[in-house]
Amino acid sequence: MSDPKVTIIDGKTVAQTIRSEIAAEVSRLSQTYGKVPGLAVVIVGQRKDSQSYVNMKRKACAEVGIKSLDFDLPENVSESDLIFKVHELNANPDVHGILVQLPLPKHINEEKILTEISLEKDVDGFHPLNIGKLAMKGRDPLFVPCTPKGCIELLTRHGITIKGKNAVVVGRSNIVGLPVSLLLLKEDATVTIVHSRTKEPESIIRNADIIIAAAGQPAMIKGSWIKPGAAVIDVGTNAVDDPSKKSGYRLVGDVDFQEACKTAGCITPVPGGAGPMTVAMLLKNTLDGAKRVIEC
Ligand SMILES: Nc1nc(=O)c2c([nH]1)NC[C@@H]1CN(c3ccc(C(=O)N[C@@H](CCC(=O)O)C(=O)O)cc3)C=[N+]21
Repeated sequence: MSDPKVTIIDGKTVAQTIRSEIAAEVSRLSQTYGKVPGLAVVIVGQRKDSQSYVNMKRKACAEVGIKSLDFDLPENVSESDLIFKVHELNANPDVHGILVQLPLPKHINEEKILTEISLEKDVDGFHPLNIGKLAMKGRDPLFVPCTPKGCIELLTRHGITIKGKNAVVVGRSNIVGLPVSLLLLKEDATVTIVHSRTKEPESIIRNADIIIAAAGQPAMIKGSWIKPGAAVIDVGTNAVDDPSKKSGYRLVGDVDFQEACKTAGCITPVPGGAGPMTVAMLLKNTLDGAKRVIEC
């Protein structure tokens, strides 16, 4: 049994609230200017997980009135053809955001592609210049990466103060661990990053008021590592075999949820925590990008 005092942070509900806010703004833009925000979603190859994420994003766009332009390119598309497509989208005035689903096939240099996306349409916030600005004091990127932005939004919408807190980020990936660390730093937290080469991660994590788990290791963070009352945002979406499910698998986070509920002050579940917020923030970034163009 979980401690009755723990608050479960319901990302699905928060994401739904944000989606309604976005839908209202989209409808206002369309009534005032006769224009709707457009998101180009580019997927290369047939990876099942990528297809399912991309379908979720396209459905979410439809729900809030954002026009999604879909491009499904074959696995063997050349790097130069993909760059050509990106340039075409950069020049398309109906497109306010460009998302190239990652990972890309091995023969394509991801960083090269991300660098070709126009800064003004980089709704993933993965362009090296946007990441660089995220890292600089007193500077702001045009777009903040979606999952990190969703984590901060979950904390602030639950009244959790970030300023002055000890925040520990577990994982250092380009798409979550590193940018969420930079964002927490911008919010005046004291930030420590724990990774695969960290000595005694438990003792560092035990000191955290805020834990962002983004290691991609199922249930690696044990209940006993969590400081009583800590806020825990679990970004892990690990598929583990489960023969009792129709799909044959279930999703688990990086945190041992059952045990963590006994000590954490609040915690996000997986699924239904950070995942839905990622999609909501993508819609928000697309709306913001469109507003910069349409309302200028
Ligand atoms: N260019 C690019 N941008 C991305 O933002 C990006 C990407 N590539 N590649 C893959 C990762 C992964 N990602 C997720 C989005 C939503 C959920 C999500 O909504 N998850 C649901 C569950 C979904 C399910 O049931 O399968 C949840 O946690 O409740 C998870 C993961 C975005 N990514």
